[in-house]
Parts: sequence; structure tokens; C-alpha cells
Amino acid sequence: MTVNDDVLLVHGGTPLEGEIRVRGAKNLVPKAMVAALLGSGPSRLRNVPDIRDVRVVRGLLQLHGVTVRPGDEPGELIMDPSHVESANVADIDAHAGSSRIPILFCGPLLHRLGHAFIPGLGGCDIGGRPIDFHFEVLRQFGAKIEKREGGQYLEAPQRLRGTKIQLPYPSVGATEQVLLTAVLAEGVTELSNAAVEPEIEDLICVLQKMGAIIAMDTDRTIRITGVDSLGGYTHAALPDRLEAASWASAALATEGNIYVRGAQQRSMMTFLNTYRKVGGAFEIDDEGIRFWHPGSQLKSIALETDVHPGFQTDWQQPLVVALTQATGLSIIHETVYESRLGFTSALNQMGAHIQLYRECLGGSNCRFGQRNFLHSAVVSGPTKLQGADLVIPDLRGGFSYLIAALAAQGTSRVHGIDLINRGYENFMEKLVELGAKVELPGKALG
Ligand SMILES: CC(=O)N[C@H]1[C@@H](OP(=O)(O)OP(=O)(O)OC[C@H]2O[C@@H](n3ccc(=O)[nH]c3=O)[C@H](O)[C@@H]2O)O[C@H](CO)[C@@H](O)[C@@H]1O
Ligand SMILES: C=C(OP(=O)(O)O)C(=O)O
Repeated sequence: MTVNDDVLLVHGGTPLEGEIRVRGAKNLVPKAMVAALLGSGPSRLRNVPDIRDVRVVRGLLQLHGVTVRPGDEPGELIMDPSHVESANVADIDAHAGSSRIPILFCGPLLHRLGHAFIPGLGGCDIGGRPIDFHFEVLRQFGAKIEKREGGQYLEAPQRLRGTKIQLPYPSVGATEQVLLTAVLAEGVTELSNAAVEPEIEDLICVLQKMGAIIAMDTDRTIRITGVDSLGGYTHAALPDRLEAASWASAALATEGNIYVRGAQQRSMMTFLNTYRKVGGAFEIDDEGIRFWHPGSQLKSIALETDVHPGFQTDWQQPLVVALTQATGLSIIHETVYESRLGFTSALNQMGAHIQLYRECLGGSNCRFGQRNFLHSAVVSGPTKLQGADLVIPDLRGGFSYLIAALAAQGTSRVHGIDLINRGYENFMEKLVELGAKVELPGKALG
């Protein structure tokens, strides 16, 4: 369901209980869809969630002449790039500001067409989010880049060449940029200081199925041997570990019990360790993970976000809501995005005690220390939360507000809920299934 109405009424105080299912990861599926552009034949992607970022990429692929149609199974997409060369990309501007994904079209389009136009990016407003690494690596491959009205124009005067790249920081997007470009470049590319998130490993699996040669070393080095052509792939996307953790945090904050079908231990090990330290309970089986509040007091913790295998930054915001219910002082050090703690001011209006600091309060000094970024927090708990008027600031912050409203006494009005559809499939139906008391004014739910 797509929610057009912008306000959700949340009557808090009811534990979330029941079962929901997570499907393919928001941070993998759109990239696997972009990879289909590299193939000479059709690709088949399974476990595709119905979220806005997928719809955006589907639109972009179609604009570039890729035929995208549902397969026989629910959540299956078949993408045929046979007609990319003859596509007319007139309406690309309509996709400006839609998501982070358009930047990843650079390599595939340069290989196929010799040129690309990339509209301005969207994504969550949680920091400056520059794309300098992306352009720097594309230049190293031999691309020419020019700023034009509404975006960036790129050209590859000749076949892109493999190169030696050292990322200044293990950026997920820049690592994917290198992978999607190097697979068809001439010769070998060696990427050091690469990001190694599970979604990147899954993208590597997709590319290997297409015929790519990619080796991952243990020291964040990825070596790609370019090939002359790639075929299509058949792949089931890895499940969304970020959505799964959001529901786990919701179970904890509302004193509930949620079975997340599809959640996988392997990609969530760091989150699970932290969840246990906070006092959350979980049980893993072959189909998913059950998360619940065991009834005892929750414990405060010190937490630092980091690149994989560290604590993923997208897990941070929902867990902070649960930490408002823990006894004592929790310390959060956000080291990936400089402005990702801004969402806490609304939690304070609801009754939380969260103080932000410019200093690095974790065990390490990060890129944001000694600068003007409120990127550390001290959460003092437990505090009773009260319903409030909330405006959704970003994807995970938005889901965190939903959790806070569900945990609070009284009614909250949550504005801007459509943003959550960018990364959480059918979240309203899931909330209703879990017994949440939510209302879209003027509409029946459930
Ligand atoms: C669609 C998608 O997969 N989004 C994820 C992806 O975002 P995304 O790929 O945008 O995140 P990056 O890993 O690139 O960003 C990490 C850090 O590097 C900086 N940076 C990045 C690129 C660049 O050219 N220059 C630069 O300075 C960013 O400002 C940020 O501080 O990884 C993030 C980190 O796990 C997740 O939070 C996002 O959910
Ligand atoms: C930051 C996120 O996503 P994006 O990179 O798409 O803005 C997120 O999923 O929390």
C-alpha cells in the first residue's frame, strides 16, 4: 500500500506482538537492479520488496530502455537490458532528488553508451553526504565529468581502464561504484579501504553470477579483473537486516514480542550482541528471529556506530528509542554521519533525557571530533514518553518516531509518514498486524 496521507495518529502504550516478514534489503535490491544494466541478457531478481527506492530505480531503468516486468513469483522482477542503446533519456530530471541510487548508474551507462547524465541525488538528510569519492574514482577509470544544469554529465572517450584506488573512508556507495565500473573495465582494479557490508558481498555475488571476477581479501581490499562482457543473473536478494533491527527495537521499546520472518543471524551478529547487552531477548531459528522484552529492567550501554563489521549506523536511531527505557546513562557515538542525532530533540519533547555533544564520547576519535557536529549523545533513562506532534525527519528517524509514539502514553500525530515507504515495505499493515493502535484520519486500516 502506498500511503498518500501525511499524518498518522498513533495511540501509544500497547506492546507490539505478532509476526511480520522482511524481504530483500533496501540497500541491496536497487543496486542489483542497476547491475542488470551491465548484462547482455535478462536478469531475474527475487525477494524484491515493494518500497519507493525500488520503484525509483525501476523508473530509471525503464527510462534507459530496460524492460522491467514482474516474474511468476511474488516479489520477482525480470529486467531485460537488450534495448538500452536505443533508449531516449529525455525525462531524467524527474528523478532528481529521488534517492542515492542514480549515482550508481555511472559505470554501467559509461560502458554501454559512453556517456551518462546523473541528476541531483536524494536520500536521508543526516549529514553533508558528498559524492566526491564517486567522481574521483570514475576519473581514475578514465571518465570525464562536467557539471551541467540539474546534475553531472559524464563521458568515457574510450573504454574505461582498471586502476588502483584507495578510498579515504570505506564508503558503501563508492565501493559499489568501483565494483559496477571495474567489472567491465579493461584490466585489473585494486580497491583498498573498501566497505565490506553484507549488501556489498551480496552485490558481488550478483556480479559473479553475471560472469565478473572479483576477489575479496581480509584487509578491505577488493580485486576485480575486468571482463569483456557479462550475462544476466538469477538471484534472491539478502533480507533487510536494517528493517529487521528496527522491528527488534520496536519490540524492546514497547515491551513487546515480534517474530521477524526473514531476519538472518549472520548479517545481524553485531546488532544481536548489542541487543543482548541492553537486556533484549531473542531466539534464532531457520526462518527468522524472535525479539522480545524479557520483563526485566533494560541496561544502559556505550555504543559506537561504525562501518561493517561494526554497529551499523542505520540501526542506531531505532535502538536509541529503546535506550530511553534503559536504566542509567547510555553513550552513543555516531561516527558515520555527522548529523544523525538531530532526531533526538523530538524524543526530548516526548519526555526523554538526551544530551548531545560535539566531542567524540566513544572509545575512538572519529572524523567529526573537534568540529562543530553534535555527533555524540548521552541518554539518561528510564523516562516515560508522552505522545506528541512529530514531523518525520528521515527514514530511520521516522521509524524511530513511530516506535517512540507506540511506546508513549497518549496519542501522537506523526506527520510526513510517506517517507517511511522509501525503505519499509507495507509498514502500516505490519503495524496493524502487530496490534498497534494507529489511524490514518478519514481512512480505515487493517
Ligand atoms: C542506499 C544505501 O545503501 N544507503 C546506505 C549507504 O549510504 P551511502 O553509500 O551514501 O553511505 P557511504 O558509506 O558512502 O557514506 C559514509 C560516509 O562517507 C562519506 N562520503 C561518502 C561518499 C563520498 O563520496 N564522500 C564522502 O565523504 C559520507 O558523507 C558518510 O559520512 O551506506 C550507509 C552506511 O552504511 C548507510 O547508512 C545507508 O543506508
Ligand atoms: C541512510 C539511509 O538510506 P539512504 O542512503 O538511502 O539515504 C538509511 O537507509 O538509513
